Amino acid sequence: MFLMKDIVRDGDPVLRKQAQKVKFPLSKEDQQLAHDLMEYLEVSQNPELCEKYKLRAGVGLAAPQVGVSEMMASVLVPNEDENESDKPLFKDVIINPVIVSNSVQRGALTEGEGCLSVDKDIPGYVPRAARITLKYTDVKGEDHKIRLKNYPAIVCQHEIDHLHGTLFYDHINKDNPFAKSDDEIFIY
Ligand SMILES: O=CN(O)CCNC(=O)c1cccc(Cl)c1Cl
Ligand code: NI
Repeated sequence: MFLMKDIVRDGDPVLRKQAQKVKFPLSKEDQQLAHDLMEYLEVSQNPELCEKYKLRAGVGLAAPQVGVSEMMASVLVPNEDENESDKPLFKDVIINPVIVSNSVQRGALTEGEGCLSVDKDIPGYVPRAARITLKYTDVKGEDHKIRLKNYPAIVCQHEIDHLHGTLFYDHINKDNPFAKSDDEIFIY
């Protein structure tokens, strides 16, 4: 199981590298990595376990963040209104993901973004595509082509950025971190 000590922090070159494509069939190591990347999210989103293991909660985790420069990331976006379905908005390990198209319309989270690999809070809007069409392969080797919007779309873009050596604050407007263009939507 990954703990905070296993998370690579900003400054380590692995976070700025282009990760390598993952080969199929998955090696035993890659199968274990996929499992561990998702397990971290599940544990971190459980209040008791998160506290017990002193984790920072996350909705995504990319392989370079644990020092593995491969194109693999876990995404677990919970359904906020628990009373409704307990089914997450999006849950999968995305392997060799490619954003095949994105909306002209941009979107950002009103509260900005955070990253396990960046210890300090960096305020500001992180402008991203409001909607994306994502192609990826899952751990079973099945290919997917899905359309995402709002929070799941934002999180997948944050994770795919990691696979290309980009960190969320690279997108924040230096002059005015909270600059907003009129056609940008804001996701709560
Ligand atoms: O790369 C993944 N992490 O660094 C895990 C910690 N950050 C988050 O869970 C997080 C928080 C806010 C907005 C986004 Cl988009 C994300 Cl992803
Ligand atoms: Ni991150």
